[in-house]
Amino acid sequence: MCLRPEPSPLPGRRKRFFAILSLRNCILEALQVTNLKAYYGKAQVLQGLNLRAEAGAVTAILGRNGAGKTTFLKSLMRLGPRVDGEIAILGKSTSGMSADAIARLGVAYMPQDVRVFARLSVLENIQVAARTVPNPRPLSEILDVLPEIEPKLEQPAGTLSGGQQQLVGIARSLSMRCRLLLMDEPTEGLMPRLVTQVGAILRRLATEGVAVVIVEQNVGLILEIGHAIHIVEKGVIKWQGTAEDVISAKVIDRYMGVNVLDEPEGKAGTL
Ligand SMILES: Nc1ncnc2c1ncn2[C@@H]1O[C@H](COP(=O)(O)OP(=O)(O)OP(=O)(O)O)[C@@H](O)[C@H]1O
Repeated sequence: MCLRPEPSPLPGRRKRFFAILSLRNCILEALQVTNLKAYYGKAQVLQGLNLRAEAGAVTAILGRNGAGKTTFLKSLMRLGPRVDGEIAILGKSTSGMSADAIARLGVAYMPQDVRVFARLSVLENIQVAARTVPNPRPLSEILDVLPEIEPKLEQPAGTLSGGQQQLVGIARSLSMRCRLLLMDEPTEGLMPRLVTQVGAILRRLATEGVAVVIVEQNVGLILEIGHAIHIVEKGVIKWQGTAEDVISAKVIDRYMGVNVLDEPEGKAGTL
C-alpha cells in the first residue's frame, strides 16, 4: 500500500529522505494484494491470499490445476468471482472499480482462452487495444519484438493457429504500454522457440519498468525469467522465493507433485 508521508517532527534532510523512500516504494510496488478471498457462488476459491508484485520484475505464480491461479488474475480485474479483501494497483485501491477502470490504471490482462477478436484482422486487433490508451506503443516497435505477425497483419485473427493467436494477444498487450501486465499461461501450445521468445519479451518489458505477473505451467520458463516465484495451493500462497530458492528447496516436487528438475535435459520444464 502506498502511504502518504505523515507530517513528522524529523529535521528537513531526514524528512526529505523518508519522503523519497516512500515515493520510491509507491513506484516500485505495482500490486499489493492483502487477504484476498474469492467466491463462485458459495464456493470459496481464494482463502486469504497475500501477494506483492514490483515494477521492473517478473512475478510468477505456479500451482497445481485448480489451485486458484486463474481466479486470482480474474479477481484482480474484478472479472467473474465475488471478491473480498484489499487490492491496490499502482498505489490505488481498486475497491468498487470496474474492469475497464482498472485497465485505465495501466493494467493489461491476457486471459488463458479468449485472446483475439476473431473477425477483425490482426492489425485491427492491435489497433482496438491501442485505442484504449493515450500513448500506445507504435506498430513498428511491436513488429520489432514480434516479427512473426507481420505477414499476418491483414488476416482475420480467428483464422490463425492457437499459437499465432497467442502472439496477437501479446502484441495487443504490448501496444497498450501497460504498467502492470497480467498473463495467464501465455506460452500454452507454443513451440519451444516461441516460448523462449515470449520469455525474452517479458524480461524486456520488466527491464522497461513493467510489473509482469504471469501464471504458467512451464516451470523451466519460470525459473529462467521469474524474479519472484510464488506457489499457490488451495487458494493461498504456500511458498515464495527466487528461482535459486526453488531449485535448492525442491519446492516444485513438494507442492506440485512433479519432479521436473531431475528429468533428463530437454524434458524438464513443462508440468
Ligand atoms: N466460473 C466458475 N464457477 C465455479 N467454479 C469455478 C469457476 N471458475 C473456476 N472455478 C473453480 O475454482 C477453482 C480454481 O479454478 P482456477 O481456474 O482458478 O484454477 P487454476 O489454478 O487456474 O487451474 P488450472 O491450472 O487448471 O488452469 C476450481 O475448483 C474451479 O473448478
